[in-house]
Amino acid sequence: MFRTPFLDLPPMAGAAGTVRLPGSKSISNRVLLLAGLADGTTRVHDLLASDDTRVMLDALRALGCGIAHDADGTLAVTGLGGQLSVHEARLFLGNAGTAMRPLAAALAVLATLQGGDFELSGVPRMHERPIGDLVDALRPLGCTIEDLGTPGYPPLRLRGSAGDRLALERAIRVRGDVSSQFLTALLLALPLAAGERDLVVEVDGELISKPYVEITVNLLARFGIAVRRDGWQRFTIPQGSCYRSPGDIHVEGDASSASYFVALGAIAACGGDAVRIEGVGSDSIQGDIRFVEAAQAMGADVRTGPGWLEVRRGRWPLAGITLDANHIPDAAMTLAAMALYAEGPTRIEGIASWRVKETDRIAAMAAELRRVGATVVEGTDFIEVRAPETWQPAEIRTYDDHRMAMCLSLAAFNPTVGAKVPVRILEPHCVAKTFPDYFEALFGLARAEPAEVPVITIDGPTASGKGTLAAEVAAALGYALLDSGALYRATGIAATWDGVSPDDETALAALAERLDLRFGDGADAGRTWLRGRDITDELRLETSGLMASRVSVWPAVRAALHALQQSFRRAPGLVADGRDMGTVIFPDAPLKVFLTASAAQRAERRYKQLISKGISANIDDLRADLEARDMRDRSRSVSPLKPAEDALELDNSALSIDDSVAQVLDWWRQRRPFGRTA
Ligand SMILES: O=C(O)C1=C[C@@H](OP(=O)(O)O)[C@@H](O)[C@H](O)C1
Ligand SMILES: C=C(OP(=O)(O)O)C(=O)O
Repeated sequence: MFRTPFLDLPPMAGAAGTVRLPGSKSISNRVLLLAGLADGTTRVHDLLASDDTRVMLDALRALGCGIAHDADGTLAVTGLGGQLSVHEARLFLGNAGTAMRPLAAALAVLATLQGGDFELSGVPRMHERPIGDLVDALRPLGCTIEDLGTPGYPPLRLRGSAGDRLALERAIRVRGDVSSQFLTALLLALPLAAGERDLVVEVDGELISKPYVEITVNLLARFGIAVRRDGWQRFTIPQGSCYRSPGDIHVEGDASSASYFVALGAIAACGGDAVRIEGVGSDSIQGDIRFVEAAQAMGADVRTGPGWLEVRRGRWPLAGITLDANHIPDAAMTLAAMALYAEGPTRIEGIASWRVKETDRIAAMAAELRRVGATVVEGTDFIEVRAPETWQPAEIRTYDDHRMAMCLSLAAFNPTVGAKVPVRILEPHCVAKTFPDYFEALFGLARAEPAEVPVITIDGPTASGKGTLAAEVAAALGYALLDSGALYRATGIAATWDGVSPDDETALAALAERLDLRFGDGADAGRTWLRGRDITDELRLETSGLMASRVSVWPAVRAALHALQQSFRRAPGLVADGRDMGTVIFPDAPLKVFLTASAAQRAERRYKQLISKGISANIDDLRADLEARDMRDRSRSVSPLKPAEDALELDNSALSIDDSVAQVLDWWRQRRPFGRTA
């Protein structure tokens, strides 16, 4: 996940490849709650790991459920069997509607029947998301529910004394026109009280987001509860219902998350390319799968089968449509982003609920689409979007709404309509709500012209601190890192292993050509493998540095590593450190830094580094080695160490690492079209 304050997406021209979706949020949180209420252990496969499921899991744990991660990635939930073991808890539920609403109903019922005192709260936005209709449905049953903040909104306190009774004789009425989650919450919770009679829930007003209630009914059936449904108005939970664990249960991929990749295929998979989406398909139980029909109406070419979708560009440009999207409230946001590439307006209606979700999504979408140049009209329950005439490099606010970040990322594919502007996504980590690795998945499919992918080069002599500086700058921007010195060092190590002389240019070049080197990412970031062997520590040895300096004088070796180094230039961007990054490998880099420090300073830093690793060293010898190496690097005939003509020099002899990083980031900001951020 990108934890940077902003993420710059370069203009990207195409997309192809396969993405495996994370699990469905709606299914994950329902399954977790049902497993937590059932008797016995439920093994949940492919559960979504994200903020929304984390808060649900934390809550279940606090309530006494057993939660165990198995080695094969499944999660084993041992439920309460309908009996509270913990009667008091304060539960923080973030901004997860699928945790707040169902847990409120379940704990209100349990506290009334078995006694308890529970407080449910969330992030500030959660305290602005309505829950009054659910509270109004539960209070007439005898549940004691206190508003701890604004009436009708969380936080809530749910209380009861053991032996309180629930008034279940009459039908339970709930409004369904603000959120379907209130009805879902009742259906999930009421089996706890259906021992002696059928329980009837009646919906007041037109139910919105109906397919989500279908997911609820479907999953209740998997846990042994056969809800009878009369239209969308009346639901009956049969007498004697009780949750029975299915033992094992699979979570399908998230259909709302699929929408970004369906859109991506429709916009950018052309010329024989396709975007293949795995984890959700024609057999999905999620209503958002019907986003596919809307995307097809706009021009997407979609094939589908059980558990997969394959999307290509069909009609181009896309065609604007008018659609009542009440049945696909989440995925419909993606249509607003597709509208950036459509001929004619796209009007999405029936979406009043957007205003009470993670943010006011109608207002947010209108404001941010306008920023890239679109013309947008908004109403209480609709949005109408026309494609930009002129695209603007935009800094997109995301309002702590995962879907704003994911939708607006699609604006970076503007080269498909002849523009070439980057898009800056602020606070990209908001995707953690449902899809923490969204941007990694996007970059895995996106194709950008290498020239469009920004590179910052940091060249300089040995021990100038360029490795540390490059790593920090890359981390601050979310860019990849190329430690080009490691390629030469690894070539030197391979030569030592194979007994190849550092003077044998041809044999060394052949080694470099076939260098089987892998840099770790994610949890393995910073580790390096050569021919499958971990050489992370070996790379840092002085002997490896000296070997690197010797093998790198050979033109054939440098040529062999040229293409390999350039292949690191991938979206969203690259920070490359070495000796000829700005002069030879990335001569078009938009920012080149030449880092220097006095030989005395560098020798001292290297000395401290070695001593801290328990390696003995002599500072005078180190300085002499450094100077010899500088001389060799500067005077070699191929790619000698020298600043590129357009490089900015940074002498860090008297600067802290933070100062150097701040200086480079400042130079970088001055070169980006968005100006200054944070
Ligand atoms: O029940 C569910 O899993 C959901 C229902 C929908 O909410 P509304 O019913 O409030 O529209 C949807 O927007 C939300 O992301 C998930
Ligand atoms: C509305 C959403 O979330 P929640 O489950 O919190 O309602 C969403 O994921 O778009």
